[in-house]
Amino acid sequence: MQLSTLSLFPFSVPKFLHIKASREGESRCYFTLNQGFNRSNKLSRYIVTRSQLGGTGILDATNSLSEIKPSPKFRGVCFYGMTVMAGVLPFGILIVAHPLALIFDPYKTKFYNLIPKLWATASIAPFFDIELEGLENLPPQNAPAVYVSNHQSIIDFYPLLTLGRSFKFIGKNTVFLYPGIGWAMYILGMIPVKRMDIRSHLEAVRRCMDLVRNGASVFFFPEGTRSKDGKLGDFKKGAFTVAAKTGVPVIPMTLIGTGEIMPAGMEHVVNSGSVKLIIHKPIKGNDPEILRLLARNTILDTLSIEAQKKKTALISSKPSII
Ligand SMILES: CCCCCCCCCCCCCCCC(=O)OC[C@@H](O)COP(=O)(O)O
Repeated sequence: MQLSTLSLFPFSVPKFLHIKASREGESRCYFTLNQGFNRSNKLSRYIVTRSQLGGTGILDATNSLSEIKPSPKFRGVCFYGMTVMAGVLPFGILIVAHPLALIFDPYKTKFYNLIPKLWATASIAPFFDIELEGLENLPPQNAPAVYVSNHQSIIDFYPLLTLGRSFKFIGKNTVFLYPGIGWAMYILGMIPVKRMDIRSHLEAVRRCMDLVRNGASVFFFPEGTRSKDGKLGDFKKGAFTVAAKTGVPVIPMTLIGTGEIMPAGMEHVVNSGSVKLIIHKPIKGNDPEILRLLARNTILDTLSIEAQKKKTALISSKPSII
């Protein structure tokens, strides 16, 4: 029988930081109608714990002990703590550099690639891995483009920022009021949009076209809101109007896994899991409707292929009783 490893950390840590259970032994607990649990020796407490936590039960009592996983709520608290701590220095740099950026880089295409990347990487690295696919489809750093992706979670922008591109996100106007992150978005020249306000939408499209014509890249979540059930919503036109009118490519991206890690409406938890970010081939054209359909179909097809792959992997990983 193997010793168990009890991890006190909310995330993967090197093996040497794990605490080993100090005893090993066989199950000595048994249950009788008259006596309830009999404790035959001092080891029993440990053994009951193993049986409950490892989920090993009687059938597979010879299995190695499972790791104790910290609760998603605890991981959530650690995640927010981490992202705030990791943000202090970058936020200070943003504030100090802001006057210089206003003079030398008004469209903020050069100064700010690295800061969001470092912050996002430090924030999520202890909690989940990101698998990147299609990096070769990314246009060169200084080539303006309209990026779009599906939206499932408020953590979606972290994997996107790890790409190190100075995306100008189009965000809900209320997000710009959040302390720290909202103010950073304002400093980074991101674009607020007021829901159900056509004037604000037109103004956002005008500002995006201005940015793109001056070498910046914009990022839309064209569903306009997070998917609550994992299904891809309808795409709004704004992103594709910007691309069609300015002649820059649309780069569709598919994000997989963020919705399971922090589902919409459950912003206090960080479940374990991993994220996959797929960057698709650029789409070009001057008809916004065609761009919209092509981008949505690309993401929709990819989501269904990935869901199928996951299902197949789950089925083949299930132990069968012979
Ligand atoms: C602190 C130093 C940090 C430096 C880098 C900061 C970069 C921050 C980039 C943040 C990008 C945020 C994009 C938000 C887009 C947005 O606004 O999405 C809205 C949805 O989610 C919520 O809508 P809903 O699902 O309807 O509630």
